[in-house]
Amino acid sequence: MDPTEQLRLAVRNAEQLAATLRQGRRPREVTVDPQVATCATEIRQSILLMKQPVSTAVAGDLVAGLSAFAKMRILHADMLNNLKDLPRKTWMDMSAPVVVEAVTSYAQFQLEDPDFNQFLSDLLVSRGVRRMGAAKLANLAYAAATLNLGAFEGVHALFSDAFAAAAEAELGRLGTFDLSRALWSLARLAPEVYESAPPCASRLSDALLRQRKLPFGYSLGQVLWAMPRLGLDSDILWRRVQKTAGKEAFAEKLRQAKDAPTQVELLRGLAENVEAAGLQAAVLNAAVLRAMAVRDEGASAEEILELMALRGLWTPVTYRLAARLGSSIKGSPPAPGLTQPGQRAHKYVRALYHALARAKPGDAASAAAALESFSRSSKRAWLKFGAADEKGVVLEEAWRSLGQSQGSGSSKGSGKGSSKGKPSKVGRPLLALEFGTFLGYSAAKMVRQLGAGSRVISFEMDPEVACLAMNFIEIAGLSDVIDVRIGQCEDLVQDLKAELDPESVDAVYMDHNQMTYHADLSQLQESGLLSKEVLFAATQALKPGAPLLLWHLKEAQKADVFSELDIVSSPDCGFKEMEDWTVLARATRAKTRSLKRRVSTSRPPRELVLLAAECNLMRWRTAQGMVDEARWNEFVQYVREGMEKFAGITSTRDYWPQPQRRDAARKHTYERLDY
Ligand SMILES: C[S@@+](CC[C@H](N)C(=O)[O-])C[C@H]1O[C@@H](n2cnc3c(N)ncnc32)[C@H](O)[C@@H]1O
Repeated sequence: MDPTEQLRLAVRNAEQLAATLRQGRRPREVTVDPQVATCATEIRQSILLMKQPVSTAVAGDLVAGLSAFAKMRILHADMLNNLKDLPRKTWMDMSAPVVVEAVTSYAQFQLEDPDFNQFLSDLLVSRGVRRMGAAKLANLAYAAATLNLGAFEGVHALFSDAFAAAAEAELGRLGTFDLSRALWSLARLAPEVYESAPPCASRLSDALLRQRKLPFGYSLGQVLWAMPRLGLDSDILWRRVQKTAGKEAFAEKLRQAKDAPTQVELLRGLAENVEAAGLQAAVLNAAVLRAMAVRDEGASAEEILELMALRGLWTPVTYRLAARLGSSIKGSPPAPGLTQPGQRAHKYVRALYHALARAKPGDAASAAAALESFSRSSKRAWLKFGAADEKGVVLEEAWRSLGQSQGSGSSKGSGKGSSKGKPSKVGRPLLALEFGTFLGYSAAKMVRQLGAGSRVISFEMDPEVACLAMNFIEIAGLSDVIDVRIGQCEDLVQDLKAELDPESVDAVYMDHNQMTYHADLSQLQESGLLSKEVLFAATQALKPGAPLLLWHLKEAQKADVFSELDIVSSPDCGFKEMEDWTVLARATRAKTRSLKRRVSTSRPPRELVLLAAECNLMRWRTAQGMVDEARWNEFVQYVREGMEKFAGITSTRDYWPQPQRRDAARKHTYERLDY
C-alpha cells in the first residue's frame, strides 16, 4: 500500500482508539494494548517509507495522528520528530485549524525543546493569529503559554493584540472555560506583571464577569492567579465565588494574602467549604495557628476555638493550641477531642487522625512512627512518602551530616537585614526549603536532623493537605520550626526573594513534581537564595523519574557548580523490588564560584528529553488508574537504562539491605515497541 494511504488509515484508526479510551473502553495499560501497538507500528512504518519532505496534506494526517496519541497520552517519537522536521514552508501552508491542533497536541507532551519552541514562536508571529475565531485563538494561546513561548520575541504582543482586536460578538461566543484560559495564558505569556490592565485583559475579564456561570475548580485558581498579574482587580469575582470556591482558588488567595489576618479569614472560609468534620477541624486548627503567629490576633484565635467548641470539633491539636494560648474556653468534645475523622473522610485525613490518636503530643518521633504505621497498614492506606524506609535513612544521614558540619545552634536570623557583616556560616542554625509538604512527615525528619534552631520552609499547593500538615507538625511539637507555605512552589520561590537574605538557604529537598525539578532548581539558583555550601536533595529520581534534573546536576558538577553528586540506588518506599534513586548534590564554597552561573549552554540529548516526557506520561496514566505495580517495576528499569545510554548517568552507590532484591529489580524489562 502507498505509505501515505497507510498513514491516513492508521491515523483514522488511532482517532477511533483515542475515542474509545475516552469512553473508558481500552485496557488498563494502553501502551501495550495490541490494537494501539499495531496502529503505532503502522504509522511508524509509513513514516519510514514516505518520501520526505511530506506534502501539506500528509502533514495534516501527521497532526491528526499526534492529536490522537496525545489524547491517549502516548509518545509517538516518530510522529513528533517528523512534524518537528517539517520544512517551514509546509507549516506556513497548513490551514489555521491544523496549526492550532498541531501546537495544542504538541504542548500536551511538555517536551523541553527550546529550539523547536523558538521555531513555533517565529512561525506563529509570521503567520499571525487574527481571523481564526476566538475559541481557536484561546486554545492556541493556552498551548503557547503552556510551552512558555512568552519568552520569545513577539509572542505576547501577538496574542494580546489579537484578543484586543477580536470583535465583541466573537468574545461573547467564548464560554467561561475559554475566557478563564485566555486570561491565564495572557498573564503567563506576559514578560512582567502589569500595573494597570491592558485592553485585551479588561475585555476578557468583563466578558468573564458577564457569564452566568463563573469559573470554578482549577479554572478559578488560574483566573485568580492571572488577574493581579494583568493589573486586574479580582475582588468582585472573589466575592461572587468564594462560598463555593474549591481548593485551587483558596490556594492562590492564601498565597497572595499579604498578612496573617487575611490568611486566617481565608482559612475560615475554606473550612466552610469542606464537608468532613475531621477536615474542617484540621483547617480551623490551621487558622488558629496562623492567628497565633501574630501578636494581636489572640482574640481571633479565641473566636475560632469558640466556634470549634460549638461545633464539637476540638481535636488533640486544638487542646494543645488552647493550652498554648492559655485559653479558658471549654473544649468539645472533651479531651483528647476528636480522634476519628468522620464518615467518608479522605485517606490523608484518616492518616492524620491515625497519628493524632497515637502520637505522644510534642514527640516528633512518635508522630512520624504513627504516620508510617498508617501507611503500612494496607496497600490502600499507602502514602506517598519519598523519605521513608531506606530512602529515609539516606536522606537523614545527609541532613544530619550537614547539620553537624555547618549548624550548631548559635543564633543568627535568616530574615532580610539580619546578615549585616555576615559571619562565617559555620555555627549557625540552618534554613531549608522543602518542595512538597504533603502531611509534613519529611519536613519533620529534616528539621530534626539539621540541628538545634534550624528551620524548614515547606511549600504545598493543596491547601487542605497543607492544613493537615500543620496539624501533624503541631502534634509533633514542631510548629515553631516548620513553616508551611501554601501555593505553587514557582510563585512561592518568587515571593521568598523579597523575604530572605541572599545565600541564606542551606538545604533544599524536592519531592513534588519530578517533571519540574530541574526548572525549579534553576529558578532557585538564579534567585541567589542558595548558600554556596547548599545541599540539594531529591527523591523519586528514577520513579517516576527526573532525567532532566539528573542531566542538569551532572552538567552542574562538570562546571564545578556542585562539587559532589551522589546518586543512591535503593528500594522505593514500601516496594521491595522497585528501584528508586535519591539524589544528593553538594556545593562547596571553595569550588563553587557562583550558583547563579549558567550551568551549560549545551542541550540535553533528544532521547533524554523524550524519556522525560515518557516519565510524565506514565505519571499521568497512573493517576488514571491505568498502570499497575508490575508495569512500574519494568518502567523504572527502562528509565535507568535510558539514563545510562543517553547521558552516561548511573547510580553512584547502593543502599539495598538485601542486594539480591536489587538484582531481582534489575531483571525487570519494559516491553515497549519502537515508535
Ligand atoms: C510526594 S508528596 C510529598 C511527600 C512529603 N515530602 C513527605 O515525604 O512527607 C508531593 C506533594 O507535593 C505537592 N506538590 C506537587 N506539585 C507542587 C507544586 N508545584 N508546588 C507546591 N506543591 C506541590 C503535592 O500536592 C503533594 O502534597
